[in-house]
Amino acid sequence: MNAIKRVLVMTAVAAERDALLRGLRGDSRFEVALAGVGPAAAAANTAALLAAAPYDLVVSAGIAGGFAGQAAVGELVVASDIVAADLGAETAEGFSSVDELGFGSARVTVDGPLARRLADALSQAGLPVRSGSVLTVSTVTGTAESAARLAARVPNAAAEAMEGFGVATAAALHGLPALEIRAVSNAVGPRDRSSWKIREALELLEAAGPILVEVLG
Ligand SMILES: O=C(O)c1cccc(C(=O)CC[C@H]2O[C@@H](n3cnc4c(=O)[nH]cnc43)[C@H](O)[C@@H]2O)c1
Repeated sequence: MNAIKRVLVMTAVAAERDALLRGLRGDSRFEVALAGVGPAAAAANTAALLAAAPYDLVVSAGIAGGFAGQAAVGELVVASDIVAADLGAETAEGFSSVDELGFGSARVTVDGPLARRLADALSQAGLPVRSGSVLTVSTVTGTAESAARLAARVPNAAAEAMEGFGVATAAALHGLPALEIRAVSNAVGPRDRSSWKIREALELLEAAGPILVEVLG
């Protein structure tokens, strides 16, 4: 594996960025920048930063929804792959992904060995961590029916967020490996924003910071 000298970490919002910055404790090999919310903003902002400076690895990070039975509120998820779960077409037979339609791919692979090392190190540090597909959606799932549909579409789905596919696509276009790490703040399903454990998820993200330095830095 090539040495990782510079890591670009993209978060959707400032609260996520600040949590990671606290956890990374000023390590100069990491830059943490704002992606904006959603895959389009994330791809555009990541691509702009990658065009301006050299990096060896790109990480999408933040809070996320967790799929029932896969990732609970208060757990971390390290993506085994990143799937744009709503990129495709509705047909009379159901959803067809862009892969099935022949228009490209809705899946970006992560750096598998690095993702596994990160998950192992987080676990050894005593942090609750799962591995699985992290879905990128443009609309936060808000019903049990939609959650079940997504879980059936991507059987290994552990979490859903809104930026990973954009961040990882920009990284891939620059020939760079990508990772995604999420702290689960809410369950994927019926919308109840008041129940989101955002503060706890941000604390978990911060706690993951020193492990990111240990494994990636
Ligand atoms: O209100 C706050 O204090 C606050 C602090 C940090 C983050 C937020 C967000 O709303 C972040 C939005 C961001 O979170 C991801 N996310 C979280 N849960 C889900 C979900 O169930 N489905 C999809 N995305 C989710 C997503 O990446 C958003 O961009 C607020």
